[in-house]
Amino acid sequence: MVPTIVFVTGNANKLKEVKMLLAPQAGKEPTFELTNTDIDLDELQNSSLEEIARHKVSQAQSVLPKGTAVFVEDTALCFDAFNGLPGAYVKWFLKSVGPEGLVRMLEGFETKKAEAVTTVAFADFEGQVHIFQGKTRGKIVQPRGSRDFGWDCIFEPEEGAGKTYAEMEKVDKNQISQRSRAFALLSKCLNDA
Ligand SMILES: O=c1nc[nH]c2c1ncn2[C@H]1C[C@H](O)[C@@H](COP(=O)(O)OP(=O)(O)OP(=O)(O)O)O1
Ligand SMILES: [Mg+2]
Repeated sequence: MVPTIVFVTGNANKLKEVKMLLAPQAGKEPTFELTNTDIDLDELQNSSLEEIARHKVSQAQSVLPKGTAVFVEDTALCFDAFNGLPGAYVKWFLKSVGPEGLVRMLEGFETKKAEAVTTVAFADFEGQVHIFQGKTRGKIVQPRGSRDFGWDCIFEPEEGAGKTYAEMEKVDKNQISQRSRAFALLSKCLNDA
């Protein structure tokens, strides 16, 4: 029997991507089983991305049985023109003004450059916490592509051949996304263990 690792998230799109990113390579046996639970975790304000992820995972640890291996992630969208904001608060901006509102917020600013950042906090079977971060640079553009995942329709990555994340196939997003880079580091940690 392989051990179970829990991903605590309420976001179905994240879960779908992470399942792809952590799937065993062709021909390889899985070394762990991934399960998901949606526990509502507080997200600190006025803290670094690492502190937010650490706090999320420590809450998950306090709710789950002792010795459970668990990870969370927090994803930020950072505008160069705003010195990193909205960052981890992008979720609330999306809720209040939608992707169009985020685009309009940058109207008076020359640079539309932005960075997407995923920070993973993984608590291992001994309860020790490991932090992994992945970043992808791009720019904020008028919405293009499907609307099903957050700010995907307004983020055009530098390495995306001019497409927004929302216009790309998942496998192509997964080649260059901030999430794929963060989870590649988690995979490495799990495989080295
Ligand atoms: O690759 C992405 N492409 C587009 N949008 C994205 C992506 N990744 C996260 N997002 C959105 C979801 C949420 O509006 C905010 C992050 O907030 P964040 O707290 O990390 O996500 P969440 O609350 O939906 O899920 P969770 O339960 O894991 O905290 O940016
Ligand atoms: Mg959240």
